Amino acid sequence: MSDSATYTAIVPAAGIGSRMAADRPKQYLPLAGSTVLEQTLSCLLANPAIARIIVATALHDDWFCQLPLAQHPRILQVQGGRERADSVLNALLQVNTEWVLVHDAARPCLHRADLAAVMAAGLQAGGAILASRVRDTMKRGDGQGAIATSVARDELWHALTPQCFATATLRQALAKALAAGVIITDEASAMEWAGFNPKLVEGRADNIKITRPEDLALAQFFLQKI
Ligand SMILES: Nc1ccn([C@@H]2O[C@H](COP(=O)(O)OP(=O)(O)OP(=O)(O)O)[C@@H](O)[C@H]2O)c(=O)n1
Ligand SMILES: C[C@](O)(CO)[C@H](O)COP(=O)(O)O
Repeated sequence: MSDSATYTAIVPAAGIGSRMAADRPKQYLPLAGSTVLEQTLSCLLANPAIARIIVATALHDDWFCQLPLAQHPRILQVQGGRERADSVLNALLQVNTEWVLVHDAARPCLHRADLAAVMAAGLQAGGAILASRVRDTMKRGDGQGAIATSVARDELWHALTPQCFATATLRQALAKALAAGVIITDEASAMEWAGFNPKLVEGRADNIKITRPEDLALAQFFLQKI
């Protein structure tokens, strides 16, 4: 990471966690003595090159304001949008640093070394994302519950977060892609659509996205190891 580069971190936290089937949005579930979101924010706050963290929350989110971190001077809350990409774009409009990284609220097990690595790699035109190589044999289904074909896995990666880019480039790429009706599930998708080739930074496979009920216990275990 360049000594002089300053970043803003965007944390999309406006989802409802439907796949988690919990009594609250999954980012507010208890984890390792605090909540999923607070664990995620703590890792970002520990990096001094991150000047500000912008957390995008849902319109009627009554949970965020109850967190002690909601009052942190480096944290700003903005309103999220219908989809994750809309939440990210809303937050991007508030970014005033040259570089920006986007990290899912639902990924609390991020290691500081991985964060630093993707921040350093992001300081180039196409940006960079944390990613982990696929380990299993990959199949494509035929839509009727059977295998259509096996997929070569030698260059297949799981896209993780953080994803790090030049702010102006990402803002323009994401706004244009959404305006064109492109389905954007991560920031790299918008940059690829705009013609860039973000770098792949191999990260830890335990940087999981808490998505389904069984993921919470796994995240608890991983956090005990950090
Ligand atoms: N409109 C949305 C949808 C999702 N997210 C955030 O994007 C991250 C990754 O999305 P995902 O894991 O899909 O979270 P949810 O959308 O909450 O989960 P689900 O699809 O199960 O409802 C999460 O931190 C989520 O809070 C967001 O900021 N705004
Ligand atoms: C951004 C992301 O974490 C990359 O893998 C993922 O796409 C977010 O989850 P979602 O369910 O697609 O919103």
